[in-house]
Amino acid sequence: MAETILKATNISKIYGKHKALHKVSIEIKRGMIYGLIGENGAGKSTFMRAVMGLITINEGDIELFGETGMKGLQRARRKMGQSIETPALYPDLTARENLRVQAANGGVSNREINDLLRLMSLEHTGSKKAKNFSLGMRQRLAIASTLITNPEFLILDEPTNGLDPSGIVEMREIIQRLVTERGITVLLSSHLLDELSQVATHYGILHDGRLISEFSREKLASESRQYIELETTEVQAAVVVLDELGIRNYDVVSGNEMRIYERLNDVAAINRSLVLADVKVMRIGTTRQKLEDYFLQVTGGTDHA
Ligand SMILES: Nc1ncnc2c1ncn2[C@@H]1O[C@H](COP(=O)(O)OP(=O)(O)OP(=O)(O)O)[C@@H](O)[C@H]1O
Repeated sequence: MAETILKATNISKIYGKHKALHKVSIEIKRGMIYGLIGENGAGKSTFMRAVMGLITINEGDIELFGETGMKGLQRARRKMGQSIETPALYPDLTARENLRVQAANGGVSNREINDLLRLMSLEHTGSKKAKNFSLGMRQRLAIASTLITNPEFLILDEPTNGLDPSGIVEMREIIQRLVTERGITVLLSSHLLDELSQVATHYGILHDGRLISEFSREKLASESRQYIELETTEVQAAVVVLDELGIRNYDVVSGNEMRIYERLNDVAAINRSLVLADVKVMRIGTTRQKLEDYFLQVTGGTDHA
C-alpha cells in the first residue's frame, strides 16, 4: 500500500459568515496526481492554503507525511512546494538567472538548474528575459522555482488557467514528467475537468465548499468513453448484424439508438454490413461524451455546475 502523503479529515474554513470549506476529507497517496475540480469560489484555493498552513482552519485535522501537530506539520511542509503564492519572478532576468537567484542560499548546482530548465521545457529560452515570456513560460518558471528545494509533494493552483490549448498540453506533459522523472506527488486544481482529464490519476469535485464526488482516472475514462453512435429504425435487425460481426460490447439506449463500444475504427465496415443486410442507417459515427457533460452529471445538473 502506497504511503499516505496527505490526509485531510473534515476540514472546515469559515470566512465571516461564509463557509468556504465544509467538512472536506481528502486522502492523497504517494505517486497520485490529485485533481481538485470546481468552479470559481468552490473552495479549491482555500483547501490548498489550509494544507500548506497559509491559513488556519476552523475544524478538522491535517496529517502530512504521517506528521500531525504544529511542529510535525512544519517539518512535513519542508518537503512540499506550492504555486498558490507564486515566488516573485525578476522580469529583467532570464529563466536561468531567475532560478540562480531562487537557489542562492540552497547550494544548488548548475547541473540541477540545467535539469530543472529541461524538465520545465525552458532550456531554449537563452537570453530572453522573463518579462518577455508567454504566460505558459512564466507559469513553468514559477513551478521550476518551487522545485529548487526538491519537494516530494507539490501543490499547483490552477496551473493551466489562462493557457492556450498548446500551453495546456505542454503543462500536462510537464506535470506528468514531475511524477515519472522525480516521483513527485501532485495536488492540482482547475475549474475545468477537461483540462486535467489526461493528467490526474484521481479527481475530487468541490462545490460550494463541499467535496461532492471523488473518482479515479479509470472511472472517468469508462464513464466518458468513446463509442460508435448508431441511429437506426431497425434496432433488432442491427443487433443481429452486430452479433454476426462478433461485436458484443454495445447498448441499446433507446428505440432507435445504439452505442457500440468496440471496433471504433471500423465504422465504415460496420456501416457496410448493416446496409448490406438492409438495415436502414440514419446516422453512424464515433462520439465522445463531453467531459464537461460528465461534470454536470456528477455535480447534479446545471443548477450545481
Ligand atoms: N480571505 C478571504 N476572506 C473572505 N472570503 C474569502 C477569502 N478567501 C476566499 N474567500 C471566499 O471563500 C470562497 C472560496 O474561495 P477560493 O478562493 O477557495 O475558491 P476557488 O475554488 O479557489 O476559486 P478561484 O478559482 O476563484 O480561486 C469564495 O467564496 C471566496 O470569496
